[in-house]
Amino acid sequence: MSQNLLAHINSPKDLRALDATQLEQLSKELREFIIDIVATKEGHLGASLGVVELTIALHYIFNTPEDTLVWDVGHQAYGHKILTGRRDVFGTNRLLNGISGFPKISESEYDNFGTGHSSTSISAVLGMAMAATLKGELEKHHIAVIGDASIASGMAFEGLNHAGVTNANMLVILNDNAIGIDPSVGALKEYLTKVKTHPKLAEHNIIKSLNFNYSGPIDGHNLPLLLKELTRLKHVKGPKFLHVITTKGKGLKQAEEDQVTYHAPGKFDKITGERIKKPSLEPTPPKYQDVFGHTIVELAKQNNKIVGITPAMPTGSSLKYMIEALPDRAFDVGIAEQHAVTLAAGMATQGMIAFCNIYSTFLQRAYDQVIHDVALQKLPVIFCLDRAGLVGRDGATHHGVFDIAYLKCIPNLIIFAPSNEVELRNIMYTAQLGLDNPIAIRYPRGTGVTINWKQPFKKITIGKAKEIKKGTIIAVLSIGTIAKNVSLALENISAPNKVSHYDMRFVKPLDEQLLHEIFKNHAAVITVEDGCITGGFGESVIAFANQHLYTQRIYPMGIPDSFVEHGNTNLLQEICKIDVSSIRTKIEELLTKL
Ligand SMILES: Cc1ncc(C[n+]2csc(CCOP(=O)(O)OP(=O)(O)O)c2C)c(N)n1
Ligand SMILES: CC(=O)[C@@H](O)[C@H](O)COP(=O)(O)O
Ligand SMILES: [Mg+2]
Repeated sequence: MSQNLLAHINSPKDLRALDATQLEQLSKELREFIIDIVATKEGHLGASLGVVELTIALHYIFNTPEDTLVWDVGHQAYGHKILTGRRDVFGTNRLLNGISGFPKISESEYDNFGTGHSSTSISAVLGMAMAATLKGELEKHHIAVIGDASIASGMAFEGLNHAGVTNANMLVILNDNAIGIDPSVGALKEYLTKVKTHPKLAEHNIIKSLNFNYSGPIDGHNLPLLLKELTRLKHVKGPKFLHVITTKGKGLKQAEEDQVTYHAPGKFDKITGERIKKPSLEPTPPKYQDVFGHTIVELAKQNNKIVGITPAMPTGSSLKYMIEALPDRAFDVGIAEQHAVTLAAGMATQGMIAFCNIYSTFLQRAYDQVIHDVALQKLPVIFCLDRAGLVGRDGATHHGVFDIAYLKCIPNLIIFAPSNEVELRNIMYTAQLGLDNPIAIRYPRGTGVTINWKQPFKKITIGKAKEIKKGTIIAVLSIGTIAKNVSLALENISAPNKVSHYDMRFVKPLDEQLLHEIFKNHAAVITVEDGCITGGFGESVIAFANQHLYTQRIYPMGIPDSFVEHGNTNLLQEICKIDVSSIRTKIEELLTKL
């Protein structure tokens, strides 16, 4: 198909110059364009395909960017980016120095609010609408587009609850495709399903009770209907709510049929839709998430007190294996990190052994629950923090680089970072044997290093680090899987006998006995972590040295005090100077001085 219309749209002004009858054709072109690029460059697919018509209709009817538009999560905003002046750079999406995979204020005037973590759009748009009222900008419209999984989150409810007692000129559009990354869960989802078949139910609903002017449900792929309804709503003052039904992955057969996989399918054939899997002749190490997923099933089959909890990430965390094997003891609670943590705490009070698996970046949202509901009461919840460290192309919103810093100040909490798959298994095994304290186990996105990872369980002594290599002058202390970079750096070092390497394992409690030995026997110490330096593991080592009056220089290597952008993880490690070569250079530099 020729790209006649899309090729001439450099901003929504060009879009608004089209005749409404041309928009159907434009939606075909936009869908094809998204598929073309994502097929080779990868990224989130299904969500953007599902909102093609809605995206066009919104920019056609409203006067963006003066009318503000916020995409919740933002993974569905590819069409928005393409129509708002980023068509020609869309091939750089999520690549280093390219455009972000999420809306970002600094990237475009059309990205009125940065997103990435879900359920923020209603509060943000309410803030914009209230500010407009205060500034006397009474004609401005403010729109939030939020998915059915994201609206079930506490933060979204908080925004709706507040908005309902204001006269804010805002429109919340519920993009209901009945799925998040995995199928949506919960009572609200059941209600939304019923409304589709029994629209009469919508006459009295929770949204109306919250004082919103509710309309819908309407077919979100029907452009004329969307245009008509948005035009009508433009003239309704106060908080409005439009319920739109769409199909995730619309327009690509496989993406419609396998919506979970095609949320972010990796490379695929743009014509057939088939995913392109990398051929692998050699056995490869597993993903850390799968080590977690299979190990919890193994342990839970032996220990009936074990339960598993995930806030909306059963596939991403691989808790899905437990949900399949032991459905009564594994729970997807929806996008509800705060609830997930306190639910785990409640279970722990009753003697259950709760594994609460949350991506490191999303646990930020449940910080108070970790402190107030878990640590303060010393409840032995087992937090498994997946996607710790740099996550790559999702970028600044998703890097799990703050967890060590934000967790290590919490009393009672044990913090462990496995250096490989076997360590992850063994700490999970150790934790379920029964701990007196809560524990956070952090591990990264992607694959590990051990092909034969399914080894018999061994108990880990809490607070005990491991010597990997003994040397005489410099000690390198690593925490977590970044140990691999240190080991590789040490492979070609000029004076291997002079450098020790320790896998410290525990950020808290630190192995103080070993630290004393290290400081007594080395002239300098390097710490390496894939978390932020500020407040990180290295600072704990510096504090230890100060406290015990050791005077050696300590060189912390980690994520500098700035937000790290998106890009391939190896490149980001280079930028943050925690890659193999930077570590080797640092060691060599010190060797020449000492
Ligand atoms: C706070 C938070 N938790 C989890 C996620 C991971 N996540 C990203 S998209 C998504 C599902 C969103 O579903 P929905 O709102 O229905 O939008 P759709 O993908 O269907 O368009 C989840 C769980 C997130 N981005 N933010
Ligand atoms: C948009 C979002 O938050 C998720 O889709 C996230 O990108 C998933 O990350 P993983 O690919 O690491 O599971
Ligand atoms: Mg959805």
